[in-house]
Amino acid sequence: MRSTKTIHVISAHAEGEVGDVIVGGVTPPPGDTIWEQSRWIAGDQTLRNFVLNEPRGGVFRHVNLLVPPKNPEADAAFIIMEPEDTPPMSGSNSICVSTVLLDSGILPMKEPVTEITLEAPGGLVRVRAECRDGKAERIFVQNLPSFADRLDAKLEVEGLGTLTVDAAYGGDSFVVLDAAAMGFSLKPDEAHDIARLGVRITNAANAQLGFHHPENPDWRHFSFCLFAGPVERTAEGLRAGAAVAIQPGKVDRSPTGTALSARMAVLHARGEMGLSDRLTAVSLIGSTFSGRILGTTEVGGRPAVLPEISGRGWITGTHQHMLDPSDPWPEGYRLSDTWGAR
Ligand SMILES: O=C(O)[C@H]1NCC[C@@H]1O
Repeated sequence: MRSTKTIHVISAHAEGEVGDVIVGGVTPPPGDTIWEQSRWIAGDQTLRNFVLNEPRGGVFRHVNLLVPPKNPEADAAFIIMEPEDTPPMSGSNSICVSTVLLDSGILPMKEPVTEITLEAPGGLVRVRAECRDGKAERIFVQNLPSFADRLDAKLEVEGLGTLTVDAAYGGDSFVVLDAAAMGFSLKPDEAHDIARLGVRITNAANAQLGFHHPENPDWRHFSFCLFAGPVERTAEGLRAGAAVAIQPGKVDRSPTGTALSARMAVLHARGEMGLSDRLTAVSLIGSTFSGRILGTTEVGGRPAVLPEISGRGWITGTHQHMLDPSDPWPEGYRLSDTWGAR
């Protein structure tokens, strides 16, 4: 065996969505802040290509790089690598990172509750983990301030006509639309159509509406399209289906923590969700994230909410990625049979 690099990974998923964690073998990228370091990773592409592209990755894979925190309040920091983006925050990935940090012993676990602070590229997030018998059973994440950017905007999509959409930020940027109005009941066999349509809608929103985070000039696009199911009132609180199309054309297997945060911001802006409500989002595979609004704030002068999301994560294995110097594809490859909506 010979290799010019060895990258140590603990693999995990959160409510169905893969979020691997690089725990060794990569030196911290340059940058004075975690955001700057994440911009370096996004611009350089070498690590992204190595772990996300085939033959090591695949379109379903997200990979998080643990780095030393910059903020003295943080216990750990992470840079999120998704198929197309290197985003400020991610719900499923933050749950995977917390699960790996605690279940593998990188950070000490206290039962029944462990509290840690993580530094995501977009800022600090407080995490509370319910722990039992050495396992972090449920992870609660106080996500970044989230806001509704536009309500009831008109969007022209070729072949679909004029759609009414909301635009919102929940740690990442979303076009939100009514799933039922698009003919979706959010069943697993709709995944392919949701992925294909979602990418078209996201691209149209980027061309016509545009998104600019008021405090982060680097985040100026819509990443995702959320097909939002009807909100039902149940004995346990509010409940709604959620399917998120991710570039270049796949559906999140989890209910998407950033989408849940964005949706809570929209519902709050419409006066349809208050601080005492709980919203459970249900994914296409039937997994759930639970959310509540902890308080209100402002982002760049606009009303925002402080969301908390919770869900479960599990370690699925360990891996050492290597590179033989004679491998002709050191950065891997992507083909449109699986990479991209068809
Ligand atoms: O839960 C989330 O927020 C994420 N899941 C994959 C894509 C999003 O970042």
